Amino acid sequence: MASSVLSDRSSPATARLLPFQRSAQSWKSQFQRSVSIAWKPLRLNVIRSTASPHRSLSAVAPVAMTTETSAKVIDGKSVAKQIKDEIAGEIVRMKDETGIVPGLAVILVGCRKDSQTYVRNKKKACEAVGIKSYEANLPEDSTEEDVLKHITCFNDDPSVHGILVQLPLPRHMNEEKILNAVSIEKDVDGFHPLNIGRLVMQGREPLFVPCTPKGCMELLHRCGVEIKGKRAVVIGRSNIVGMPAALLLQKANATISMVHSSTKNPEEITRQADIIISAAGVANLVRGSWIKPGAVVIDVGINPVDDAESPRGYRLVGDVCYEEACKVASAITPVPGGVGPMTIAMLLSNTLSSAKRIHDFK
Ligand SMILES: Nc1nc(=O)c2c([nH]1)NC[C@@H]1CN(c3ccc(C(=O)N[C@@H](CCC(=O)O)C(=O)O)cc3)C=[N+]21
Repeated sequence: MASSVLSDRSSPATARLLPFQRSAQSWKSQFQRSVSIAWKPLRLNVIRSTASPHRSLSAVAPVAMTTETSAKVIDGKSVAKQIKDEIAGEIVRMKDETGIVPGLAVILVGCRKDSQTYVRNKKKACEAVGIKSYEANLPEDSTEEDVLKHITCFNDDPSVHGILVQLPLPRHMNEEKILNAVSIEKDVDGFHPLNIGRLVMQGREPLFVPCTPKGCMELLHRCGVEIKGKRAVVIGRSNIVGMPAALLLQKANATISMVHSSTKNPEEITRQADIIISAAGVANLVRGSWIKPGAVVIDVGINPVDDAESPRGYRLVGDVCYEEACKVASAITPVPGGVGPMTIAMLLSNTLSSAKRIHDFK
């Protein structure tokens, strides 16, 4: 579990296009299959300091007194672009002053189409901001030792500042053992247990925060959403999205609840939230009736649903029934174009912070 993304794009046929009622059992099996996205934390001062919390959401959407109300769409793609521009500027400054270029190594095992697409997109994103990218493509039937050897090699390579092992790994591999092998100083995914452990504890700071949850928080910050004292509900409890997202919200002084596949009354609990982060990997799980009028909705789900009209034969939808949510929420992230691009921006940010930390560049 705890690997793939928000969704398993390799099986679009299993996804549903229309909202539906599901039993706890079916929800559970969906959860287990689809789990996570990857998120990393940003340690990038430049991002925080140049953030623009002036665009307050409260000023934008007076919220659903009528069904005509339409939520503000949070444009993750454009926020990610802004962040990438900031990162590119920092990389130029670092190179000019030290000659050092940040490097990111990605290890891909097997030939899942979705993983190949993600890796290709990460590589492109690296090139666009000036990060040097390194890639190890290993066959599906590689041994754990093969993967560990590559990790050791990147751990020891001074031109590599970040290492990402693309998830999910083939079933025969022990994910825990492999993720543990990544040097904590280069763990730009933030999946190393030491980084997660520090995220859990008061007064400790992880070196890296997982990219997807970090991207969600960055969107909330940059849209001027106040978190302190608010009620937040996270749907899904994966290692790479749901759990760290809840921890980050709590760190930001929200009161959190987690809804998962065994929750008896998910709708009732979710409806109490001022902020919803959904990372269940279930298309159209969150209906309009689950959302408190005026809530802010961050939809992490990336679920393929069959679509004969699309060139790929499927299209991507989130966990949230978008049309319904738009009538109730004050702001919402679309899918695609919401959290996805932010995940990649956070990965670049983590890689830059890593290079800065390793070389003590301020
Ligand atoms: N070690 C590891 N780290 C990860 O960060 C990681 C991973 N494994 N495994 C897979 C998931 C998934 N993930 C996404 C990143 C960007 C988009 C993204 O940019 N999506 C576009 C849509 C792209 C399209 O249309 O195909 C969007 O939402 O707008 C999606 C998903 C990172 N993951």
